[in-house]
Amino acid sequence: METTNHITGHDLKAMGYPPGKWYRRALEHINSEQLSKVEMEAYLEQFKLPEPTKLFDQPVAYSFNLAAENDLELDNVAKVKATMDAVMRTPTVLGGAVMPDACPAGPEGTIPVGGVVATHNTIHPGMHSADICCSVMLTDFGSADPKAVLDAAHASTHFGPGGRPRGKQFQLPDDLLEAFKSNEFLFDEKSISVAREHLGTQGDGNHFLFVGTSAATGNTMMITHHGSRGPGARLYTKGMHIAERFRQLLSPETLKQNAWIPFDTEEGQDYWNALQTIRKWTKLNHTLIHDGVAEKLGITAENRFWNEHNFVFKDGDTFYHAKGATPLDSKFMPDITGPRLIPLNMAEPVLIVEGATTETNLGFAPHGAGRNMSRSQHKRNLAEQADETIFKTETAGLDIRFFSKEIDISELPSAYKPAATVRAQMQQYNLGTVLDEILPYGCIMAGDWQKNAPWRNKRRRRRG
Ligand SMILES: Nc1nc2c(ncn2[C@@H]2O[C@H](COP(=O)(O)O)[C@@H](O)[C@H]2O)c(=O)[nH]1
Ligand SMILES: [Mn+2]
Repeated sequence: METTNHITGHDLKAMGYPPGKWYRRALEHINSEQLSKVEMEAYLEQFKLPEPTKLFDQPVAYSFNLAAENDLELDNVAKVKATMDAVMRTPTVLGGAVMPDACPAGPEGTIPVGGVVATHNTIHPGMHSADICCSVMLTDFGSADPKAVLDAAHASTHFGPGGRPRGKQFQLPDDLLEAFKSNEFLFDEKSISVAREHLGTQGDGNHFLFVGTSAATGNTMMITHHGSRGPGARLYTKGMHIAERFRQLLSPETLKQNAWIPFDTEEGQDYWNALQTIRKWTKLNHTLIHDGVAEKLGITAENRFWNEHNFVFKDGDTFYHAKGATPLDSKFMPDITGPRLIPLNMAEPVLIVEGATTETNLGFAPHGAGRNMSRSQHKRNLAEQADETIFKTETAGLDIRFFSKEIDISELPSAYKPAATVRAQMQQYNLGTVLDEILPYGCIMAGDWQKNAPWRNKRRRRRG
């Protein structure tokens, strides 16, 4: 039988096999077993690519748990529908749902915030959002004074760009360090150094630290909201890059933002494991901030729970991509710690909810109030008034602090949809039951840190 000479990657490429991580394993097998030409061709069959998969002609049916209550919302609803219709033509899609806080999050065909998309055996990085594992954690501080909790939190948390300064950093635990080092997507030096520097930080935008009192018990509760910071952002970029390579081979018609990584590939397994490591890192990121406050106050937490709202959840071969949706069904959370949390805005209660899968919710609830307009549109709408005036009006009676000491108008309550609308639609569409409400005392956010960013000040100085 005719045996092959030493086969290289160039040979496989010349035979029409697209390069991938499987090359190394296949070449090792072909050369060590000295396969004949016929044997090699038979062995390589398994790596043949299927015909490119086309988009579905029509969107897969999905549940639309959102209704417009005024003209502004009519426009938002139309945009959400148009973008979700395009997403649902992606050839891997099995089903979907739109939540009452939905709003567009990119060009048409991008999963909206408040969207859930279920796919068959594929992970779509663009559908779990760039802020992987953005999540909320609550600690019950019992009878602690809310102001004391907010003061302690203000002194120990970190908002804004980048990480903690040297000397104020937390230690990355050995098991997490090992998990980073042993994963293809996470092992690089930069990912590990940001994993260290960004521990115990909350970032910017609408991430917050909220203190309030339980309507049910009167206890003081602290809630943090943030995601996976630098390590997650780096994983997202790499995931999108690998997904794009698969898109070009498997389904060039699929929109770039909906590209996927097949789960049953080395890349798919590595990406899935990387997501789980980032989830652990993010949970620890919250935990360190909460423990820091408890330690500063010298008190023990009475209860603590958390949930992510930007993530991919696996149930058998089905992958549920949630971009701004709260997992209600316990099957989604291997380490379930309690009910789920839905924040609305700094002047409204944070809802504590529970619920189950229904025909129309796919096992999810909204994750917030959402926006009816962009941040910049909101700023333009209020341009007539001074920031301080708007701030005073919208936060009367609350202790609202911006870490950078600069007000961010686009994070005030008026930037979000009316909480009452979202709550009414949660009821209307059977999206969870409210168990308790954490009435607002105060809140810390990053604020407009860019106003005094070093490069802005430099430019100002240069202009004189
Ligand atoms: N309690 C507070 N809730 C807030 C605040 N700022 C925003 N929000 C709500 O959180 C969700 C989460 O948004 P995400 O898409 O970034 O995860 C958002 O829809 C708002 O309803 C706040 O300061 N306090
Ligand atoms: Mn979030």
